[in-house]
Parts: sequence; C-alpha cells; structure tokens
Amino acid sequence: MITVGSDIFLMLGLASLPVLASIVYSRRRTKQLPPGPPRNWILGNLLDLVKTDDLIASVDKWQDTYGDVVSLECFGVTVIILNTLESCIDLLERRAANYSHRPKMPFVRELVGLDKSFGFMDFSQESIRGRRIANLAFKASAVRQYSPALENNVVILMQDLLKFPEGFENVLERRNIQLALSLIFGITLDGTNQQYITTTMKCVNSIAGNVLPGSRIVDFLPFLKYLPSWVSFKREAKRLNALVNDAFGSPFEDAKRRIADGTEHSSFVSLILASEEVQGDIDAEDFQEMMKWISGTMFMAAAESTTSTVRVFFKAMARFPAVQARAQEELDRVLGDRLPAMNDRPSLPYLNALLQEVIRWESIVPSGFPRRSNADDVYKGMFIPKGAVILANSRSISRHEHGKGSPDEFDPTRFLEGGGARPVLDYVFGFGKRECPGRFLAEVSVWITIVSVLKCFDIIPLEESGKEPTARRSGVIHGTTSLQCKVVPRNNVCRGMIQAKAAEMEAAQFD
Ligand code: HEM
Repeated sequence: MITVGSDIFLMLGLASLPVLASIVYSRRRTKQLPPGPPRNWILGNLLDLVKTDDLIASVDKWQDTYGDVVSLECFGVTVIILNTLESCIDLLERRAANYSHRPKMPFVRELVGLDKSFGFMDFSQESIRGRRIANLAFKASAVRQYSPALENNVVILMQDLLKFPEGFENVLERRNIQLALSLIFGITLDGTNQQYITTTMKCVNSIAGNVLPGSRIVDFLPFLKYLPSWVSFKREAKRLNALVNDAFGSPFEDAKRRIADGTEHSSFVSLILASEEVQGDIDAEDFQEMMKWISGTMFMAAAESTTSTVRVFFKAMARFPAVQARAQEELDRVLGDRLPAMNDRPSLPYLNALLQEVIRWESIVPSGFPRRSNADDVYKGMFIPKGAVILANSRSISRHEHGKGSPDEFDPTRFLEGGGARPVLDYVFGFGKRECPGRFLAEVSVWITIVSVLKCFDIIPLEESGKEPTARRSGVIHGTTSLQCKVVPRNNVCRGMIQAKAAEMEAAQFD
C-alpha cells in the first residue's frame, strides 16, 4: 500500500525539514502526548508508518509496549491509535463533535479529487446529505427489499463454483461487483461491459492504498502539493484522478441512459432520482453531479469489502473443518434438502455466530477509516492535538473484546452465549456519525453467501499446496488472497438444488 516511492527523496531534499521539525517538536514537548515508539529527530515516526508490510504486527507490538492509546508523530502531524473499544467509544462517539472529520489527506482528497465523495469529506451538511441519501436505500428496513436479488446472486455464484472448484477467487470478486453494479446502478455484466470489473478493482485498490497515514509524504507536508505537475506523485495523482472519474462516472451515466429509455427502474440511482424525499432538481447538473459521487462512493465501498470478508470465510473453513461440519449439521437439520433463504436466519443460531466469528477473526478494515481531531483535546490526561489523525484499531478490539485468550482460534461458540461489551457487528463498521452506511447490506450479503456455500459445498485445503493463504496489502482494506483451498459439492442433491434453482431463475426471466 505504501506508494511513497521515489518522491520521498525529492521531498526530503526540498523541504527544510530539520528546522520545521525542531519548531514543531519543541512546541509539542510541553504537552503530554500518548506514549509511543521513539521518534527520529527529523523523520519522527515516518519509517515506522511506511513499514506497512508488517504495520499490523508493529501496531500489536506498540499496544503491548505503550498501552491502549498510542501516538506517533511525523513532521508535526500526530497519529493516534485507539486500541480499545472504550477509547473508541469515548472519543469517536461521546466526543463525536470533535472526531468526525476525515484527515486532510491532500493526495487523495485534493489531488486525486475524492473530496467530492461523502466518505472523504469532513463532517458537514454536504456529507450528512450524502449519508442521508445513501440511507434511503441502505438502512436496515430498506435492505430487506434486496433479499431476492441477494439469494439469486448467490445461486449464480454457486453455479460458478461448480465450474471453477479451484480457481474460484476471481469468481467471488466478479459476483460481488456484479451485485453492487446491479443494486446501485441496475447494470448487468455482459459481453459489452467487462471493463467495469478491471476499472473498479484498479480504482478500489488505488484508493485503499493511499488512505492510511504514511502512504504519501504530501499528507504530512501539504505545501508539497504546489510542486510542479511533472513531479512523480503529481503525475500519479493526475492518472488516478482520471481513473476515479471514469470509475465513478461511467456506471452512473450508463444508469441514467437506462432510466431514460425505460429499461431500468429498480436500482439505487433510479430509486433516488424518483424519490420525493430527495428535494433536488433531478435535471440540474449539480444534482446529477452529486448523485454520481454518492452512488459511486457506495459502489466503490461495496465492491471489495464484502468479497474480502467472504475470502476470510473460505480461509477459516479450510483451516477449521470441525466448525464447518457443525455448521453443515445445523443447516441439514433445519433446512433438509432445500437452499437457504434470508428468512431462515432466526432458525440458524450457529450460522449467525459463525458470521460474527468471520468478521471478528480477521478484520478487513483493521485500522478503521482514519478520522481527524477538530480541536485540541485531553483524554485520560493525554494531549490529543488539533489535526491529529485518529485510527480505531478494530483488529485489536476484535482480538481482545471477543477473542480473549484464543484470538487466533476460529470459534463461533464465543458468540452463542453473548459476551463482550457490544456485538462485533457494532464496531467493525466504525463508530458514531461516520459509521458504515453499507453495514446492513454487507451483513446480509455475507450471511446468505456463507450459509448457501456451506449448505452445498465442502471447503477443503489444497493438499499439494502446503502453502499458507497470503495477506494482500491493499492499504486500508486488508484482504487475503491465494486461498489455497477448493470447493467440492457435498453430494448430487446439492448439485441438483443449485441447477434447479438456476433453471427456475432463467425461466422467470422470460415470463
Ligand atoms: C464487511 C464489509 C464492510 C466493512 C467491514 C465496512 C467497514 C467500514 C468502516 C470501518 C468504515 C469507517 C467508519 C468510521 O469512520 O467510523 C466504513 C465506512 C464506509 N462504508 Fe463500509 N464496510 C463494509 C461494507 C460496506 C458496503 C457494502 C458499503 C456500501 C454499500 C459501504 C459503504 C461505506 C461508506 C460510504 C463509508 C464512509 C462513510 C462516511 O464517511 O460517512 N461499506 N465502512
């Protein structure tokens, strides 16, 4: 995820860092920041932050050594890591007025242009409006309407799993992008629009890789954004700006065309454009521009996050066969010979616990999406300066809050008896005013995928491989790739259930 690259040398040469650093640090020395790893007198903790290969391991180490709230510094910018649920609730919820902005991030927000996306905006009337519009289609009650689409999507996924039992990772990605495209824009992938897959993944990975502190020197030294356009990070920002405009704009334009010619009327975009609650001039350019960014933001956020979570599920099942067997026993007992449906959820307690354990076991947004403090603050005697970048270490919370004693063990039973100060689904999606607006969709979409796959397939490690699945570094979203497992239909009844349902869906298309 770190893309500092060759720019670092240019930047370091250009900036009068020693002078700057000494001014900044002497000002700070008078106030007691939270403890943290030793700072280099010029670079501060820059090198700690850019070591992202093992940033997670470093964060674990810092928590062990320095405690629940840890600070780092780099060119006068303080980075605060909140390692406990208590500190996240105290600051991000109880003091939300001070901690609901996003960091300035000049690279992605200004140079790449993501300031137009409500996920990157400061907490403002505009970002509140974006969230409100997204909520119209993605709040808990609204998400129920997507049940048939989610159930059908997983049948097509399982058809693909029958075809590609070992090379199914691309299938997961493709099906998830297809789902997001159809729910948000009403677009179906066919022979003419495959570019959506590559453009979306390129865009998601580029954004995710440029968000955490340390990704770009210009985020610590904002005046560098005025460097000439030939400097490599400026050239890269320009390239990413074109990519982002294409990835956010093309599906929206496509949706608008389909709505205009009457072929699309059930997506997020069509629902909002027809909604009485949205008091906008539908034909006005600025309203359309706003909708492009809102729909694109939801689309990009949905495109990778649920796939990453489903990957964690495959990895866990291949590694913990006893858990898999117990889940399949519950499915067979409750469902008999039929595919799961969304309304089976209350009858499947072990599967519900398994979903929570998937989300706990390997956090896909391990350090949260960064926030910024709006004013100087003091927390438990520790000084948190205005402008500090705040990271909610949801990985640590998952491991300590619910994973006590055996955080690496995949054990759904820890959720059967309750336990923990709050359910895992209440903190992996963030906190307070910036909490994830896609959480209800994410939850049901991952749930129907894991129960359907477990009902019909065994997930088995690749015998010959002997390799561990690898962690993919894509920055703020942490994914696992090369899963080193295969899927095998449990029996012919399961194979038949998938084929029968797929045939039924196909017939329904022509009714
Ligand atoms: C398992 C899947 C997902 C996880 C773990 C996840 C997690 C998160 C987290 C931790 C945040 C930061 C919240 C904060 O600042 O406190 C966030 C923000 C966000 N998420 Fe998700 N998310 C997931 C799926 C989705 C989906 C499916 C969508 C869209 C349909 C979505 C849309 C967003 C948006 C737009 C934001 C920015 C909100 C804002 O800044 O106000 N997410 N998500």
